[in-house]
Amino acid sequence: MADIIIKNGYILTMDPSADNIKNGVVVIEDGRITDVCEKTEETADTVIDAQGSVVMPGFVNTHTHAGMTLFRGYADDLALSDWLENHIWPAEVELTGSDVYAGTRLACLEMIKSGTIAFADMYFFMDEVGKVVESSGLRAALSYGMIELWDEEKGKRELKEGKSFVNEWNGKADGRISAMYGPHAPNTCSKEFLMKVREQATEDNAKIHIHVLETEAELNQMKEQYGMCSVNMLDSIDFFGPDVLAAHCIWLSDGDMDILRNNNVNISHNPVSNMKLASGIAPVTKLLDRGANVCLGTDGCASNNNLGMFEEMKAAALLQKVDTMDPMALPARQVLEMATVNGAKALDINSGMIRKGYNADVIIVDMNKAHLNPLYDVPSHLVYSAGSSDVRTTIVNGKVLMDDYGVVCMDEQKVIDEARDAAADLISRVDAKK
Ligand SMILES: N[C@@H](CCSC[C@H]1O[C@@H](n2cnc3c(=O)[nH]cnc32)[C@H](O)[C@@H]1O)C(=O)O
Ligand SMILES: [Zn+2]
Repeated sequence: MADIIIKNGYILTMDPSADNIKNGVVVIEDGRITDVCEKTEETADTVIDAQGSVVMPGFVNTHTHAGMTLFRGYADDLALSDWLENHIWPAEVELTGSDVYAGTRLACLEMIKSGTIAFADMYFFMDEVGKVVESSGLRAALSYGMIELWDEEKGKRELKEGKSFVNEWNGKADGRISAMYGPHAPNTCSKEFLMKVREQATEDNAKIHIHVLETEAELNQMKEQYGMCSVNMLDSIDFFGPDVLAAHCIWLSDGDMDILRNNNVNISHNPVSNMKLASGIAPVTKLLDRGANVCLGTDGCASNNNLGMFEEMKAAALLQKVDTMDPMALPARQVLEMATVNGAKALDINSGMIRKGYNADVIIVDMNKAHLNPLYDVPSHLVYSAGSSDVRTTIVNGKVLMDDYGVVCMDEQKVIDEARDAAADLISRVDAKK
């Protein structure tokens, strides 16, 4: 007997070797997808009727700072440097482990409700984040964000903290959690520090998550400091590889794109944050044309201001079209790939497709809605019309985290109340210091 059978749904496999199934069945056992077919004789403990819905791989959000939900709407309409240096960083000084716990719980709740099955995070108090991910049932690639600022002592402390997190958490929660090194960016970490991180990551068999060329200011600073841009500098120290997840990658030259592609670097595109902070437009179409693995992230809630991947997909598609003045650029199907298949590849997880043997990381999207009818093309609706609140069911590792809009893995109201209280208390501490 199987654990779960999902029947009567439109199966959007995202599997290049398999067709979608108009009225199909997905069978789940021991955390894996064991069958994808038109009909089955199997029985299961749980049978989910997906009539009128799309059954598809859940989303992979490849760049977040989950705990920043507490800063949702706190400081808007500012440029990145002003926003970080004058608003966010002074407020983050007051953050405690329990704040990050509460903020990350809220983030996980939001992600489960909007169909995200895995996320890549970079923040502080990562033990708290690890605990939340472990109990929530989600998957995550977590990193302690290291900022060195050319201060050798700070660098030592940061690397020590990063390393102890990697050593404790890599592979935990039955493999649902992987731990990465998180050097913040080439303009907040020195070349020497980045070399040490690269060496340590290789030694510990851990991946690396870093911001790269998010702003023109970073590009200018790098040229002044090293006489070359961040990508060339990182390439000169052999930093890149398929184990690197580089967020943003906006200010790239054609040569930089070749370097990222040739080194199989995973690139997290975060269009909403990039537009909100007016950081620029990443050359996603050119990167994809080169065969680079471009995936999709929301960035933190203070620069988005939510963690919804439907909105992110639509923004990605529209932004490339207007940037290239080509309405055929980044079509719906390709954006869906970024949000599922490519994200799973970046985090090195066997998810992102509805395929036999893959992780049972499956969502069900309710299409019986006014804004989703009539239905000609499923990818089109998912990218251009659907929203976070259309996700009915979220399954991760074969466990139902939300079914028929009801979150079963946590007490939704309690999570919201606790985050609201933590935020109010945090901001009153920040204000008291002003
Ligand atoms: N250990 C570090 C913390 C780094 S966590 C990662 C950092 O990235 C910041 N952050 C959030 N969004 C962005 C962004 O879009 N670009 C650059 N940094 C960001 C976030 O506020 C947080 O300070 C320290 O002692 O300061
Ligand atoms: Zn970021």
